[in-house]
Amino acid sequence: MRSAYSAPAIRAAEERAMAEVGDGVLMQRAAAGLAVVCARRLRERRGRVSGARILVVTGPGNNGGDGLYAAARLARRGVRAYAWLVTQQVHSAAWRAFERAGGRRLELGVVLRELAAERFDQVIDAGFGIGGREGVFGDLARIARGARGHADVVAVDLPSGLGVDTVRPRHDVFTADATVTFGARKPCLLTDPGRSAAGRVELVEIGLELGEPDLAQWQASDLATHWPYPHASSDKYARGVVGVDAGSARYPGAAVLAVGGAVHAGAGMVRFIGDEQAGSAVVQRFPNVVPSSGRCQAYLLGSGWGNRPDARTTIESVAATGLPVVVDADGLQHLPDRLSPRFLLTPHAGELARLLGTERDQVEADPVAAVRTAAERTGATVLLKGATQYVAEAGESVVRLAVGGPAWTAQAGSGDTLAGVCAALLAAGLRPRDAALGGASLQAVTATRHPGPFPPQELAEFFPETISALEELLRG
Ligand SMILES: NC(=O)C1=CN([C@@H]2O[C@H](COP(=O)(O)OP(=O)(O)OC[C@H]3O[C@@H](n4cnc5c(N)ncnc54)[C@H](OP(=O)(O)O)[C@@H]3O)[C@@H](O)[C@H]2O)[C@@H](O)CC1
Ligand SMILES: [K+]
Repeated sequence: MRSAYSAPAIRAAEERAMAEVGDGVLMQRAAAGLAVVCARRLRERRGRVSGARILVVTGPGNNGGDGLYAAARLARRGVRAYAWLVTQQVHSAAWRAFERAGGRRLELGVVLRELAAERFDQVIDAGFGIGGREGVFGDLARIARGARGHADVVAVDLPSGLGVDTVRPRHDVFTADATVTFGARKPCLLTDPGRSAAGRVELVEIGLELGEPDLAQWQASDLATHWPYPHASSDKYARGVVGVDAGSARYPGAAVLAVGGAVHAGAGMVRFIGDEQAGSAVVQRFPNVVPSSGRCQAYLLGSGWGNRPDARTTIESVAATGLPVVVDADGLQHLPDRLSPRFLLTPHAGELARLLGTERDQVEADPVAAVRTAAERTGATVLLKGATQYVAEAGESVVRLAVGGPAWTAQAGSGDTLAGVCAALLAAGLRPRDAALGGASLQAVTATRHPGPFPPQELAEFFPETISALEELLRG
């Protein structure tokens, strides 16, 4: 699990640490860690550190200070270090250390020419960190563009221009090959699109003591730990029986995709209890599916329903069984007011906006708040699907993220498959939160292992292979 903390939490932890160890110590720890990563990357790229040329894009605050102190350390190892100042202001002690180590200041024209000629081995983006405002503009934006693809770009704490806690940059940002972040990961580094701007994220410990994170992201190892692998003695009920009411005469494909998700995720048995026409399509594709109702351990409702007059009563009658249930897509518009925590809702941004009575833009601008609010209001667990997949539970402030996957998995039909996987996991006994994270992470890990694009039904066919690889990972 990887945790991320918001700017106020980090500021507070920094203040506590500074009161203990004194001013300046944290910055030296940060700069030392940054220099180690920069040196390692230089060595990997050019065989040695000495003789490399680096540029520190230096902002007016402590982020600039980190970059200058790190460059001074590198200069003492034979690196030729240059700085360009974003404003006339600079961290004065760090600047003195930089100059003493042989660092030199360059003007904009020289910097742009040398970037274009690929004369810098590395550009350290020490413009702005957690004190930054969103976006890079003017000369800084020209340098950010000039550096992209022309040098190894290492961002200090976070790429300049990203909002620490906001996930959707509305302006240009620095694009880094790697980000060296201090004390704790920041929310923008775990969520898209910031995640893509940050490149490989390396965490340098500087001795901050932090409490509960704001975000916690599953890694493949968490998926491996939580997956309900079948045992030799598992019968169909131990592996879980899923009742699927998905699809309609108009959208039979949704039923096939949802059932496919459950089947390939290893459900013990799938009962199809939905529309008759959709059911024929399902049985044709999956003869192992039982087309009648009976004992189930979890349900999936809503994917591909379209407009269905009995939507509300269907959801209510399933709710009355007291069993866990995934409600997806069209079912989300017909929810009872208050749901039990056994409900798992799987909206995309547009569906979540409708659920909250707001606009899609607003959900996309602050998905963490949106998913948290939806869980609180409904009482259910909510999985917000998209490039980054968020899971919130009622009464729990930490929002969890699934393993990050490649962008191509965001395609029509992948939500139906995902809902099927989640239902299979509920039936196997996982709590809704882990079923949501497990389903979304399985799709992401599978897509990373089998670079597509594939249509969702083909990706699902690789699930069993991913699951056995996870089991092996667990055995070590
Ligand atoms: N605190 C600690 O213990 C430690 C902190 N550490 C490091 O410090 C970083 C935080 O430092 P920081 O607070 O000085 O803020 P920083 O990100 O350097 O920028 C602030 C300055 O930039 C300005 N500014 C912002 N955006 C702008 C824009 N778009 N265009 C122009 N100006 C803009 C802003 O101006 P203002 O918004 O106030 O007008 C302000 O003057 C943190 O990320 C980590 O790297 C580590 O050393 C570990 C110990
Ligand atoms: K930065």
